[in-house]
Amino acid sequence: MPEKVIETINLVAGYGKMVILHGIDFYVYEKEIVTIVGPNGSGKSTLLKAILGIAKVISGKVLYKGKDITNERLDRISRMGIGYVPQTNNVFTNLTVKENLEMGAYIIKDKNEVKKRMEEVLEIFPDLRVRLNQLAGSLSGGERQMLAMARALMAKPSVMLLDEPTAALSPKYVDLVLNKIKEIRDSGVTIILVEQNARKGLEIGDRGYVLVTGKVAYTGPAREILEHPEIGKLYLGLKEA
Ligand SMILES: Nc1ncnc2c1ncn2[C@@H]1O[C@H](COP(=O)(O)OP(=O)(O)OP(=O)(O)O)[C@@H](O)[C@H]1O
Repeated sequence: MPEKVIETINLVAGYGKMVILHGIDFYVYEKEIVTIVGPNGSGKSTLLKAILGIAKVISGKVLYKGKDITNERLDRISRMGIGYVPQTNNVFTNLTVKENLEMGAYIIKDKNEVKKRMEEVLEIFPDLRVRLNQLAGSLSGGERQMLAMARALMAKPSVMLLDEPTAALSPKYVDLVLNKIKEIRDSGVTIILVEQNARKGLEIGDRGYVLVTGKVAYTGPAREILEHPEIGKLYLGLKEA
């Protein structure tokens, strides 16, 4: 059996006293892309945040490679190899592209190692190379999203959690970003993807979870969710293909 990189067991989580997730069982196998979809406010981002120790886990467990990381601090979680690309404020706009990438590698102490890593990451994101000295704030929305993913990759994560990476992007960039996510997975990184564009998100996913009001309404192979006669219509705004 492949290894479960992240697993949540009967996860109840929220903010303060407000419960948002009501008993989520979730897992991702090594090198899978798992896509989390569902209506607005269903708790998709909160699931990522609960895994990362940003939202509060009230009961249940979060495991990373079998180790209990429930309510662990975010900085410890990133050092363990869990990367996160938040939906907004995911780059430092007043720093250059290069500086952003260097910041992403803050856990790597050896400067030569950082340089080597930057070369590897720029191979996946060649378009960033010509912009290394440009301020991140001057990038287009799509370029900024690429930088946010590249920055997260700098720390050599074994799993990456991406929160709606295609939100507010033009159609051209939506496909580009999703293709990059596939490429990142093919380079050996496990992916948990929260995506508001259910069809496109599921098309690149191996398995999917449909969250509805903080519960798993459906889970299975991504293709099965796409082709399901009811689920797509009920919860995802999908019409028949
Ligand atoms: N920091 C917070 N404090 C209190 N409530 C929050 C916080 N963040 C989110 N919520 C609430 O938690 C619920 C779930 O939000 P969440 O962002 O997880 O949903 P989502 O499925 O990712 O939705 P969307 O697709 O709209 O981003 C919402 O009702 C939201 O208002």
